[in-house]
Amino acid sequence: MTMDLQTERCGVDGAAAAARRVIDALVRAGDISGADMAGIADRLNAVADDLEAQAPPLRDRLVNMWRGDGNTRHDPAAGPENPIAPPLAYTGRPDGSIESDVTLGLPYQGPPSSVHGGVSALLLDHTLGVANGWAGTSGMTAELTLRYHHPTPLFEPLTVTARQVSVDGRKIRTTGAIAAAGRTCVTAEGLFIAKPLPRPR
Ligand SMILES: CCCCCCCCCCCCCCCC(=O)SCCNC(=O)CCNC(=O)[C@H](O)C(C)(C)COP(=O)(O)OP(=O)(O)OC[C@H]1O[C@@H](n2cnc3c(N)ncnc32)[C@H](O)[C@@H]1OP(=O)(O)O
Repeated sequence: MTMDLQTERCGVDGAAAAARRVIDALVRAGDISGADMAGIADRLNAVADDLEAQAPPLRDRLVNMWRGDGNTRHDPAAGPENPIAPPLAYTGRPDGSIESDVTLGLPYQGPPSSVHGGVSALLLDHTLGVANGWAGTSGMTAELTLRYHHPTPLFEPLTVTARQVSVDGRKIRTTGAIAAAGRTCVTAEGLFIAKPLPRPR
């Protein structure tokens, strides 16, 4: 049996998805498009003005972000309410592994038509962290070693996987990979140290 590791949906997800679409469309259009970029900037700034005027105090928002004890909703890899997250959606498996299928577009480009290596590192760091949560022992990333075997393609389905390998006292070792069409593009080995930071309350 598998388990969907997503948390409850709420209103900001739809706006975040729209913002994600805007980012993708902007990068896609660029200055060689016929779009009225000055007018678009004015409209986007008007949206930001509206949001900033209605935002709660930062501390209240931080407390709100860290409510509950499970998966986060705001992080830059899997957070459905964060427009810079693709976002990854995980399935946890009974063998202790987790998996996410994702296709990345132009905002995540590094080499031509390929995923930026730092983006791969972000996705793997977070996925290893979620695998630790799935296994029941979490920690802070102390070391993350990546090996880039092949360019990771944009515009094609990717599978991001991770699994906790061992827990030795406070030291947690976790591995993961990104694959495209069955070919491993990036592998990761992480050392995590169990040391929870207090959540804002
Ligand atoms: C059902 C639902 C499930 C899903 C539920 C999901 C939950 C939601 C998941 C969110 C997933 C987020 C995943 C993102 C994860 C980040 O992004 S974390 C952010 C990036 N990392 C950091 O900022 C860490 C910064 N560093 C630190 O805070 C501290 O250095 C550390 C790493 C906590 C260690 O500090 P410390 O506790 O003072 O450690 P210390 O006592 O000095 O050392 C303990 C041991 O670890 C060793 N060690 C410490 N640091 C290192 C190092 N860098 N290298 C090697 N060894 C080290 C020491 O040598 C020592 O070893 P021993 O002497 O015991 O053999």
